Parts: sequence; C-alpha cells; structure tokens
Amino acid sequence: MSEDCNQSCSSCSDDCAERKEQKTDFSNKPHEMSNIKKVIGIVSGKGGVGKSLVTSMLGVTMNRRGYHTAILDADITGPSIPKAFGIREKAIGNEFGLSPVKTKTGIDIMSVNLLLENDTDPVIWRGPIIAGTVKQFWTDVIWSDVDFMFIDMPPGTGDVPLTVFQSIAVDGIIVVTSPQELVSMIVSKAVKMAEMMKIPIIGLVENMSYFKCPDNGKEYKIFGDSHIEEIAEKHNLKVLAKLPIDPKISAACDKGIIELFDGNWFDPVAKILEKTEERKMIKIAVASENEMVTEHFGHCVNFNIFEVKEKQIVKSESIPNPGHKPGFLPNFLNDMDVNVIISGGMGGSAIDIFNEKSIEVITGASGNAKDAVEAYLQGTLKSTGSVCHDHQHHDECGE
Ligand SMILES: Nc1ncnc2c1ncn2[C@@H]1O[C@H](COP(=O)(O)OP(=O)(O)OP(=O)(O)O)[C@@H](O)[C@H]1O
Repeated sequence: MSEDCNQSCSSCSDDCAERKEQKTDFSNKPHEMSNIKKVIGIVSGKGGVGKSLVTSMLGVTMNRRGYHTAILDADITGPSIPKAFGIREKAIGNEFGLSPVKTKTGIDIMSVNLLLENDTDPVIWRGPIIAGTVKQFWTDVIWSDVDFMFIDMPPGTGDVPLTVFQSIAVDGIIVVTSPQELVSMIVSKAVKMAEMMKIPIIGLVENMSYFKCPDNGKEYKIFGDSHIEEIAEKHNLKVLAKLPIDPKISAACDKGIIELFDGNWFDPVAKILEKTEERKMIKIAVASENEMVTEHFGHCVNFNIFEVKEKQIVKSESIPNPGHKPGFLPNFLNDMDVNVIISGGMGGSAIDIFNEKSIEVITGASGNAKDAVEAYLQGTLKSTGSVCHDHQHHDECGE
C-alpha cells in the first residue's frame, strides 16, 4: 500500500495488494505480437483544451527518459497527433497486422490520418464505427515492446470514450482541463466515468494555466484564477502539471516539431508514471557516513545508491558527496534519477526542493544504510519528518 493511501482505489493508480476494486476484465486482447506494459488514457471534458498536445508532450517526455513510447490516436474525428510530429507517410500492413509509424525520435504512432488517402478528408462516422476503429487500433496493430502507450481519447465523457474504455485495457487516466472550463463539473464527470470503468485517475493537468510574459517574467492568468487545486482536493486527486500558454508550443505543433519542445512541465508526471510501471527500476539514495545512515544530509560523507527492481536490490554503489552549495544536492540527486532519499536529518529547504521534484524523502533513519533500504522496501521504515535546524550546520543540512 502506498504511504499516501487515502483508501480511494478509484483515484489511485497503485497496483497494491490491498486494492479493493478490481480493474474491469476487458474482453479485447491486443494483437498477439504486441507487448504493451502500461496504457494511459488522456481525456478531456470537451474539445480544444489541449488534450492532443498534452498526449504528445507526455509521449515525448517518456521517450526522452528512455522508455519505448507509443501514441494511439483515438480522437478519430479530430486526429492531430501525426501533424504535431510532422508525419506524412502512411501506415503499412502485412499478413500479420498493421505497423505503427515511427516518429523521428522513435515514438510509435497510429492514427486514422495515417490510413486515410487524403488526411484533410473529414471523418464523418457515427459513434459505433469510431469506437470500432479504435478497437482495431488496439487489436490489429502490432505494438512491439511498448513501455508506455498514451491514448489521445475522443473528447468528452460520453458514449464514444466510454466504449473505447470498454475495449482497451487502460491502466490509468489523466484528465486535461483549462481554467475557463466548468472544471468542477468536468472533473466530477471524469471521476464518475473512471469509477464506472474502475480505472484509476492518475491526476489532472491544467493546460493554458497562465502566460509568462517574456519581457518581465511575470505570470498572467489569462483565463482568470485557477480552482484546480481545490477541485483536485475535493476528489482526492493530484494536480500533475500546469502548462502555460506558450506560442512556441503551438508553433512546434504547427511545424510538426513537438519532439523539440523545451520545458520540464511533465517531469513530475513522468516520475509518477515511472512509479506505477511494474518492472520499473527505482533508485534509493542514502545519505551516509560510509555504510551508516548519517544524521546530516548536506554533510554526509557519501551517498549509498541502491537500484531496486520489484522490491529487490539489484545494484549498489557508493558515491562521494560532491559538496554542498544551496540547492545543489537535491538537483544533483534528481539528475541521477533518484526516486527516494533516506537520511537521519535534513534541512527544510532541501525537503521542499525534493518535494517539488516528486522525490520521496525519508528522514529520521539510522543504522546501516542497506538495512534502512530493506526496511523501506518492507514498508517498515517511516519518515519522522525530522527537519534539521539545530547545531553548527544551521540550515546547511538543507545542503
Ligand atoms: N498551452 C498551450 N500553448 C499554446 N498553444 C496551445 C496550448 N495548448 C493547446 N494549444 C494549441 O491549441 C490547439 C488545440 O489543442 P489540441 O489539439 O491539443 O486540443 P484537443 O483538446 O486535443 O482538441 P480536440 O479535442 O478538439 O482534438 C492546438 O493548435 C495547440 O497547438
């Protein structure tokens, strides 16, 4: 069970043993030559809020982190994924099935626009045909060795997305909203739909959240103040990301170069997705004095780094503390892709930086570093939340 367990299985994506609600047993199996580890559906309450953009950027983010990523464009009547990636070629098939088209950086894509002779032809199909096409994208396309598949769902929470959810085994959904929508109602509808389908909601992404003026660096709320945090809290959901309105982003979509977007808005989402990936390797750093957990994070002698797969330590190494300047160590450990940090004490500022980066912090640990990691993996090492503000280090344990 996750430490943050709120007993609401419908809004949690952990596949823990205590799960009360079982996922729906989907009858459609993917193509027998497909191998897909995680499927994430991206939904929105209505069209035009940036669902396709968020799907594309999530795909790019996970691909950049070394995962083999795929995008299934289920937005049949408004397919915008191939354009954002600058794909002009058509998908080809053989006697076994259809193959997705690869983007320049290796993301596998399937979209109705890759099958239509003329991609400006409108698709004026009725709901059952649309849902049937999406089902075929699942059953007839060969998705080889995919770590993360993102599905750009048909807009809304009506019949079409519901039918799609019934035909594809989705592991979790991300809801995209924008501040000017009737966010509260839309999130409620998405939560209801997810509950009906027994699919966990991973969290909310607010698109067009603000505009950052390039001249003075100030953030302007073009669509008024956001209420996303309160709404998320009401439904026990996480706000995963807030994406600004950025002309560079829309230009990248229009030019077909979304793979070149510059920004780290989706890194916290990526970390959450990585945590839910069953065979994911996690990295735990223990602030140490040789083999023992140190009292003082910033002044530790070395970090014992443990790589863990399926709750087993598969690799360990010790790296010397590179030194501490304000803000340096949390960024250093983040760059090493550390997911959890264990220490005796830590300064409040370091804890804040780790929290911002979605790195779990365990303080109050002591004894042998490896034993502390084993205890963490058994779920018996709990953080005391101990913040270091005493002694000669002042807030330096912060780093
Ligand atoms: N944060 C943003 N900054 C700049 N442009 C954006 C942003 N979000 C979306 N856009 C632009 O708005 C347009 C609509 O976005 P997108 O196609 O992703 O919406 P959608 O929700 O998928 O729409 P539909 O449901 O109708 O397919 C696109 O041209 C996109 O480039």
